[in-house]
Amino acid sequence: MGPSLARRARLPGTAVRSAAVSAATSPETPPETSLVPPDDAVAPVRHPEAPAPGTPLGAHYDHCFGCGQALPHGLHLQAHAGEGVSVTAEFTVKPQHQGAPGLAHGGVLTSALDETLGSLNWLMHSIAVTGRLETDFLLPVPVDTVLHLDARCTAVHGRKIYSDAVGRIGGPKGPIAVRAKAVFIEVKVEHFIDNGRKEEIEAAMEDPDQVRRARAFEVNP
Ligand SMILES: CCCCCCCCCCCCCCCC(=O)SCCNC(=O)CCNC(=O)[C@H](O)C(C)(C)COP(=O)(O)OP(=O)(O)OC[C@H]1O[C@@H](n2cnc3c(N)ncnc32)[C@H](O)[C@@H]1OP(=O)(O)O
Repeated sequence: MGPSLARRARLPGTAVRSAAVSAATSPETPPETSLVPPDDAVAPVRHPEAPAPGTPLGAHYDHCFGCGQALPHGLHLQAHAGEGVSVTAEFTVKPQHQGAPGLAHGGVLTSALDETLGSLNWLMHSIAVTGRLETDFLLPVPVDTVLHLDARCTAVHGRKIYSDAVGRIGGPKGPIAVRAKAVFIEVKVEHFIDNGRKEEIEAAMEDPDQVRRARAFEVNP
């Protein structure tokens, strides 16, 4: 048997090379927003009608890849309200989530973090989309593993919502396998109506519960 890929001698000319990277930005590439809240950011406020700690949050949209139940290949992530502006969630890695043999794909793990972080916004009755999300992958996550996610909102600045999350394996107190920091940007319902594909938007607008919930969240006390 030949040496493993990791131990195989590097072929001539295959060393990783790096090129100078320009930090310049243009109107098409606005500067990155820092994941650290500015000094005048304020503490997040839990909405008075947010579900009690321990309550399952349910899916915000049945066809959501993260939390929807209608997609057989989705993550089927189940989030629960926590104390303050925090949530916990669980996601079981399935064979359809593999990257390397028997291991979760990193993008799928990032999706689980994104979904968990996104569900924090519901506790503030805020509709928001991910603006920036940065993930650290600390341990490989095998298929069949339950990822125990824990997320909290740390600060709010204007429409920007800052939050972070960790995902543990081997139990809710197990080692951290993944962690992320994110900035979500608050939007109006029109963000979805104006940008979503027509057939899905029309179907969503025919669902009175979906529209009522989204519109109610636009009027914060
Ligand atoms: C009937 C229908 C029912 C609908 C029912 C709804 C269901 C509820 C679904 C929820 C769904 C969640 C699902 C999971 C979470 C996703 O995965 S969301 C999907 C992934 N994310 C996206 O698609 C977002 C794509 N980006 C955009 O649409 C736009 O760039 C944004 C984010 C809306 C911002 O655009 P904008 O409103 O023009 O923002 P702008 O005024 O330029 O900036 C506002 C502030 O945000 C900052 N900012 C802007 N963009 C960014 C960025 N990318 N990164 C960091 N900071 C940024 C700016 O610097 C600015 O900061 P300040 O100057 O105020 O300090």
